[in-house]
Amino acid sequence: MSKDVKRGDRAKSKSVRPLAALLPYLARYKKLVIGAVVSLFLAAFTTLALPTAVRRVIDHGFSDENAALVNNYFTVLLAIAMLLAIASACRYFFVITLGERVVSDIRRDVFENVMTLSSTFYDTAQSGEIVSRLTADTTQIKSAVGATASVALRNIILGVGALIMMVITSPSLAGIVVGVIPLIVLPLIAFGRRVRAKSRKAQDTLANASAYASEAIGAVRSFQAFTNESGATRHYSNAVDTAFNAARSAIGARSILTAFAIFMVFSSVVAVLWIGANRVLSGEMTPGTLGQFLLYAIFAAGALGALSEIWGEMQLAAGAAERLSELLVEQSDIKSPENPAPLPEPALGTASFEDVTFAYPTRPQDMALKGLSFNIQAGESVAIVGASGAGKSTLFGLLMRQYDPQSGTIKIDGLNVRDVDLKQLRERMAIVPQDVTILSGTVAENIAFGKPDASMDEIKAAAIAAQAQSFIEVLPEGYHTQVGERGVTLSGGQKQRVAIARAILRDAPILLLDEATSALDAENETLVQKALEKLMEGRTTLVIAHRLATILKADRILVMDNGQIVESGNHKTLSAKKNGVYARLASLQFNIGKAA
Ligand SMILES: Nc1ncnc2c1ncn2[C@@H]1O[C@H](COP(=O)(O)OP(=O)(O)OP(=O)(O)O)[C@@H](O)[C@H]1O
Repeated sequence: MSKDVKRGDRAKSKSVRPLAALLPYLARYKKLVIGAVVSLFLAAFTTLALPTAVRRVIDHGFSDENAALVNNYFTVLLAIAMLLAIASACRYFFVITLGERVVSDIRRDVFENVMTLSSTFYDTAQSGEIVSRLTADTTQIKSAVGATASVALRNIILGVGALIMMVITSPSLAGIVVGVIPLIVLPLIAFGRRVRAKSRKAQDTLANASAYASEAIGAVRSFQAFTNESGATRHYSNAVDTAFNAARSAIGARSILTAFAIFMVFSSVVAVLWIGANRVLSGEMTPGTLGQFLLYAIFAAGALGALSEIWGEMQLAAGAAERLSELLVEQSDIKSPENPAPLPEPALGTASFEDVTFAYPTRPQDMALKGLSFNIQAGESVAIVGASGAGKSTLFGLLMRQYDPQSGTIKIDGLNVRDVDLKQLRERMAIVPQDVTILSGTVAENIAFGKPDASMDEIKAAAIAAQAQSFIEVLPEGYHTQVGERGVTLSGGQKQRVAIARAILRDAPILLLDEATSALDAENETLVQKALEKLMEGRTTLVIAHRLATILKADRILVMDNGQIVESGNHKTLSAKKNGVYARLASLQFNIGKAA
């Protein structure tokens, strides 16, 4: 995995080579590219034709004997202007459309890929950084592919064309100009590098500020609850100030660069004019030729100036392309095998761990599971209990293959989870997690999360079974009520019931319940418990339980401590064990003394 993505660094690019990553995207839209290039050339050539026409007007147009020709010259000038206008409009259309097209494709591809990345990636990646790449970096590319590349190409054509025309018009004057070019270009390149370094710093600091903003806005209620709004504002304004200072420094450097470029270019033009004027006075050159040469010199100088600016933009875009490429090539460490083994149909609903040892990639020294072994029979309901941090949720994560263990084997329906198709494997399970994920959208959409093609009737049936119908019905628009970002308009218990309905609708052979009823009041809990019991019928259920009622109903209890299964049995046998982990846990946590 790329360290840059993980650490959230913004890779520093010095060359424009990463822009090559855009070529496959451009290749998809050959017609647009051809349209853009043709109109670019047309616009450049018509621009180059203008000075020739101007010379003819100056040298011949103002004399009486050629009065008839004057009209012709001006007509030609007008025609050239019209051609230039049409070519420029086409260039704009093709080039900008191409930029938009390419960027939407890149956005989609990057998003598609990051959605497949594993928990290992997300343990360290900053979501704000990824979103910033999807927005800011793609925008940078859009301007590169759209405006910048076309301006660059136009100026290269124009610059080279103007230089050639200068040589044709007056080889000796052109010689002087060509000799002066390195004097202008070399300092510009050197200084341009510094400007770019500063611009890059400005962009990086802005990305940091944005990442913080997205995190803080997402957690605004917590900030308010802890009356820490001013702390957040201070943090953000510091980040913005840093970004501003970096930007100001870049702007300052760029202003000096611009002044230098303009002065050098114009003083060279003045020098050419000076020498040229002397030649006209001595009769070596016609005024029209000088005028034509001068126009070409201005074109060439303008093209050179534009290119020096554009180079910086291209490098920024190259940095953006590099960062996006990292996300595009990033591979999940959890993948389906090339030839997945077929899972038995119909599903059996068995699960087993064989001597599984696992440490989270971010904490390789810290074993979350140590030589874990157990067998779950089809249709069995197993409660997993243990102190906080014992490794219960980790066990669920491994079953769903969010991570792979360092050693040992995990099997579902008798097959190693590494040997089967990841999607099929996960389809065998439905989870009600500790942190319910509700997305902005309607209640119905949230229930159908694990089965997007579910009909309204199915959604309602699932909601009824999860005891969610009663609260959904009284929402302003029932099932079509928007729940807000992360379900902010729902209570904890309501979110939990939506999550249960979601699991019911998924109708998977193995149910994973992670304290599924912890946020419910006693009355609703009893109701939901009933719903869950019904759901559990004929299914294999693993339930991380913190409540006695759940534990009592389980066929078996696995007691976890410090990443290991230390006891296994039923409530009666386990609570009778003197100094047993369960007995101690139960007496503390469930008030077993009174309940049993
Ligand atoms: N993504 C992660 N990266 C690194 N360590 C983790 C990660 N998730 C959990 N851990 C660590 O792994 C250990 C087991 O955590 P786990 O979430 O499985 O505990 P648990 O038994 O489910 O606890 P609880 O009852 O509090 O939910 C803990 O020490 C925890 O800090």
